Amino acid sequence: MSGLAISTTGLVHIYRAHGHDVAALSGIGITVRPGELVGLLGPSGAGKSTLLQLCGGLLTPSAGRLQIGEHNVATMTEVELDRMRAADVGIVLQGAGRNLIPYLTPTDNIRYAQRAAPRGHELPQPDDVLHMVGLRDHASTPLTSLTPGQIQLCAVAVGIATMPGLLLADEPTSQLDHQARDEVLAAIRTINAETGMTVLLITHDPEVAATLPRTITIRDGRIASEGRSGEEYAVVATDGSLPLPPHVAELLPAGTLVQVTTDDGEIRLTPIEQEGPR
Ligand SMILES: Nc1ncnc2c1ncn2[C@@H]1O[C@H](COP(=O)(O)OP(=O)(O)OP(=O)(O)O)[C@@H](O)[C@H]1O
Repeated sequence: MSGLAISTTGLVHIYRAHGHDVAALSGIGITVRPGELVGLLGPSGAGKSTLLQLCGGLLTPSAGRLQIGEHNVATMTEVELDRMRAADVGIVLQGAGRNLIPYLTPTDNIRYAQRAAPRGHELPQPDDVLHMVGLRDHASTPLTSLTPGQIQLCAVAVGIATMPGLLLADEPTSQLDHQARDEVLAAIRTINAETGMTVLLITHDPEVAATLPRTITIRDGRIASEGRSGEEYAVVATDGSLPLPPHVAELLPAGTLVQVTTDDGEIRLTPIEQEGPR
C-alpha cells in the first residue's frame, strides 16, 4: 500500500469528563502529503496525542473534517474504523510494552498483529518486517531478553505488520539512551523511505525534531508553527489568523493595537501606543 494523505479542516475534539468539557483541539487544519515524515511537537497537554488518536480512528472528532486517504473519519462507523485500523493505519502507542504481547516472540507479535487484516490484504513476511527495523537476528528472542531499544523497534515492527499506508507513533524515542533513540529513528526513516509510508510521530526531543524534514507544533489545541528542516515558520490559518511566535507574543500583550503595513514586499507589525485612562 502506498502512503496515505492526511487532511483536516477545523478539527475539534472535546473530552467530556466529570461534568465539564475539555477542548483538546480547537480547530486544526493540516495537510500531510502521501509519504511525508512529520513530527508533532508542543508542550504537555497541547493536544498532540489527541490528534494522533483521531488520525488512527481511536477517537472520533467532535467537529470538523478529518480525511485519511479515502477515509472520511468523522462519518465512519465503529466497524469501518476497526477495518481502517486493522490494515491501513499502524499505531505505536506511547510505552513500547503497550504494543506487544510479552510472552510472544517478535515474529509471533507481528503474526498476531496481522490476524485482524481483512482477507485479500497483502501481508509481508514477519522476517521482512523485522529486517526493515534491524531486528531480523532477534526473530525468536524472548522479549525479556531484548534491550529497551530493541523492544521499541519491535513495537514499531508490530505497527507496520500489515504494511499500512500511515504509521502513527506516540513518542517512539522517549526514555531511550541516545544510541537506541537514533536506531529507532533510523528504522522509522528506513520504513518511510523504502515503502513510501506516511509517518506522523510525536516527539518532545529537540534533537529528534531538528532532524525531521517537517514538524508541526501544536499549542493550546491549535497549530502554533511549522518547521522545515530545523527552520521555524508561522502558519496562516484558514480564517486568516496568524499565531505569533512566543518571543513576539511576549512583546504584544493581548489587546495591543497593531498597525499592519506592507513596504516593498515586507510586512511590518507596529504596536500603537494607547492613551491610558484619564
Ligand atoms: N481522556 C481524557 N479525558 C479528559 N481530558 C483529557 C483526556 N485526554 C486528554 N485530555 C486533556 O486534553 C488536553 C490535550 O491532551 P493530550 O494528551 O492530547 O496532549 P499532549 O499534547 O499529547 O500532552 P502530553 O505531551 O503530555 O502527552 C489536555 O488538557 C488533557 O488534560
